[in-house]
Amino acid sequence: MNKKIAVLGAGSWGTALAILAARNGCQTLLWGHNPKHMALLTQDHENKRYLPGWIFPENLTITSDLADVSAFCNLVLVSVPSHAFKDTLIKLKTHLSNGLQIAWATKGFNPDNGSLLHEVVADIFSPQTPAALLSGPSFAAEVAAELPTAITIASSQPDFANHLADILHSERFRTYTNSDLIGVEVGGAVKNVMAIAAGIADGLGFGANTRAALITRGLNEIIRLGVKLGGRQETFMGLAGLGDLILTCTDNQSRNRRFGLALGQGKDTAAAIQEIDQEIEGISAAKETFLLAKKYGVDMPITEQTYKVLYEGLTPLAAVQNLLAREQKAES
Ligand SMILES: NC(=O)C1=CN([C@@H]2O[C@H](COP(=O)(O)OP(=O)(O)OC[C@H]3O[C@@H](n4cnc5c(N)ncnc54)[C@H](OP(=O)(O)O)[C@@H]3O)[C@@H](O)[C@H]2O)C=CC1
Ligand SMILES: O=C(CO)COP(=O)(O)O
Repeated sequence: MNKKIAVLGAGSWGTALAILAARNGCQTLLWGHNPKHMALLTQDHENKRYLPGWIFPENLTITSDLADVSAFCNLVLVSVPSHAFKDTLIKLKTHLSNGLQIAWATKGFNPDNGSLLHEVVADIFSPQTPAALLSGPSFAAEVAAELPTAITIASSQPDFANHLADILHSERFRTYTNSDLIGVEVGGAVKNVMAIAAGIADGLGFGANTRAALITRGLNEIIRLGVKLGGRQETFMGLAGLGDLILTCTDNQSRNRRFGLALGQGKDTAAAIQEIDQEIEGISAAKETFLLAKKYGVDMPITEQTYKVLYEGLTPLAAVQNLLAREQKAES
């Protein structure tokens, strides 16, 4: 296979995706913004020193120079955190614009104004640029360790979605395609807010009933917002909706869930962030989702209470009590 892909973002997810693509026989370049970190990673790769479960294939190369990306290929998979998404694309554009095909695995909104990431791509490049989003229930460490995983690749350009699916698909990594880019984006961004809420409930000592209620009502909120923004209802019942919601609300590999757990157990936000020491996308997504819900008049009580815990000093217990004190209503 003479295929090439550049993965931008050398955190856990970008690294796992680069390993996956390279393992599938694709010439892969992994870019990270931190030259020191990338130099260490290069040294470890040359000396075949790997963390258990994170073995780099030989056709995976490493750089901290974005200029190397344009010399390498025009297919880029961005996996930086959402707060770095726009800036990374702006920098990329100075090196590569013509013929660019861009995919991303970032889960979140544009923190500047709550816009969806496909809108950022269209603004910086053009609405015609082939664009796709990879999302779904996929902890990086499990993908790196080749545990069976299934994800969704969403794009309004089916040829591009199929091309990307082909590069990443393997016996241990199933790729489904979906034309509902907006639904997949909203599902991936807002499930992080629900994972924080589920963590808070578990941290407070509530049980399985509470968790199941939060997941189900959380899904309802995601659907209400997602459909309002132009997503399709059925998308939210798939891998990038319910699938990822279940994963991150129930398993402690989720940083968002662990962050919520720490808050529920009485830690303050700063201490909880320090303890996790990785990206917790749900913190900014709680604010962006709350503002979008207000803007579009969508009822999102779990999001609202999570926002108030994170940004207005509401205690986790009071947030749960507020949810329980809501008036009785028909299920919808
Ligand atoms: N981990 C997972 O299992 C999954 C993650 N995702 C999504 O992938 C995205 C990335 O998360 P993940 O890899 O897990 O995060 P990590 O916390 O593992 O790593 C974050 C990475 O981003 C880098 N970074 C920070 N600031 C910038 C910047 N300004 N420009 C470029 N790179 C930067 C960090 O580098 P440094 O530390 O050197 O500053 C670090 O390498 C998130 O949107 C997340 O929701 C999606 C599915 C699964
Ligand atoms: O999105 C993820 C898995 O699909 C990772 O979730 P966390 O960011 O909560 O760890």
